[in-house]
Amino acid sequence: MPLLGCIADDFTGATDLASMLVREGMRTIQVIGVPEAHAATPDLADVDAVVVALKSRTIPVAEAVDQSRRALSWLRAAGCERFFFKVCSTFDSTPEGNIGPVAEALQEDLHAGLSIACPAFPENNRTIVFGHLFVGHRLLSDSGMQHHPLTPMTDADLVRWLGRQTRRPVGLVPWDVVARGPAAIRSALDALAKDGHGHAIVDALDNDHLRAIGAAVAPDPLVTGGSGVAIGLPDAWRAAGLLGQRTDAATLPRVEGPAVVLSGSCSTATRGQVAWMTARRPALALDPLALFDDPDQTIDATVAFLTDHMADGPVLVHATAAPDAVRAVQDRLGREEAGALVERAFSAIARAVVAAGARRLVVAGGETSGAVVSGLGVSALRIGPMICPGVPWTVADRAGDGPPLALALKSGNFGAEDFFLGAFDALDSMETS
Ligand SMILES: Nc1ncnc2c1ncn2[C@@H]1O[C@H](COP(=O)(O)OP(=O)(O)OP(=O)(O)O)[C@@H](O)[C@H]1O
Ligand SMILES: O=C(O)[C@@H](O)C(=O)CO
Repeated sequence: MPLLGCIADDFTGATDLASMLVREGMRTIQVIGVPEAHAATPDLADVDAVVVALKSRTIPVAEAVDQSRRALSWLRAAGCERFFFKVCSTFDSTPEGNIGPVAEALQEDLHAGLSIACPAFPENNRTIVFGHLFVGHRLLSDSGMQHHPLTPMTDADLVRWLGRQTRRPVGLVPWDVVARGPAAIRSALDALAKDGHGHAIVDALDNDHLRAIGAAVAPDPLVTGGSGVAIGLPDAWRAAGLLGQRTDAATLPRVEGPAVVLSGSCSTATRGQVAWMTARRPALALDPLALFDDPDQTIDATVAFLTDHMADGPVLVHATAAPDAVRAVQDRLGREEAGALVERAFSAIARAVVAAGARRLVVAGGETSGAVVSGLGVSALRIGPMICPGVPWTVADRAGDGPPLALALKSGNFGAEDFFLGAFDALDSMETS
């Protein structure tokens, strides 16, 4: 019976969290969307954690709340006793939501008091100091995230930003309290709750801080955060007798065959990775305006390009563009329609290249991954070893009995410059089952 039920607001975030839990010795499965009542229920007998991957980060608030509540009730019915709402380590959201409204709905359903919100992920250079989120040495709002196509992050003060999304006040546990350890953190949280706060941003600069936070909040029903804050929870639950011994991460079956990279992320790290791969391998830029003018022809030409090259090594198709180019497209089509148009195209392209024999896919971008994984009819992902912090290889369970399909879903800002080709090298050298 699983102890931990997780609700992730996008698909790359879900694999990121699942990968961290596996690294901390929890047997973890990821399901795509809330399983329907009539669908085959995944076997949870030997599982410690279940991650439900939603695509709820940028949908209307009411829909995000509704989907998250349905995920929660499915996880509760599956026996979970602790819950984790996985949000982006760059806190991707708008002044309306969806982090605050979803966190408050989950609190309400769980009859939970104050819960923490901590997107810190020091292994990926996200730290929080006095409530301000840094990406590397830059404030979030000066890190490139202020140009995000869907959720421009223009304020690094998370207490203020989350406060705009919530009904109940947001407090802060600063790093000097966190550094004093779990008891100090717990008493700071209790004091904030007593003062009527519903949420607390918790500072963290390194993994020791995250482990102390994990120990402090292990009894709480709900934690909201990035995958970083999850690393402290499993050991704390083991110490409390709630969780069994560590289990080694499952290996994946060997997957061979044509390799394709699809990138719909315009984040700074992805832009560098696309430029790096374009200099080395066949690559095609997808033009959203051409897609708008003639979607069928543009998609057919893109699929033909991929299938012509994919037998000879990894090949790239991307819509990745600089902020000015993205803005020009959005001015013409509208922000949401531009995003949805590109996502629909990647979904169709992925279906076509897999039908044509592609077996190994790297997808960059959370929304893009959501579109691709849904388009491919994937119901669950088996989590394998990490390629880099936050990005594991996975093998997809799909309707029907096709050959295995390996997927790596890369968050926009994760990974070094050579990530795309490095991912396939990592897959080739991986121990297999
Ligand atoms: N050239 C473009 N013009 C306008 N919109 C684009 C363009 N290229 C991609 N998009 C859209 O931008 C959005 C990028 O979001 P996505 O979540 O895929 O990437 P990301 O935010 O970098 O990744 P993550 O959420 O993992 O950090 C998608 O909706 C995508 O369709
Ligand atoms: O936390 C992160 O940065 C990622 O897992 C993610 O959610 C990107 O979409």
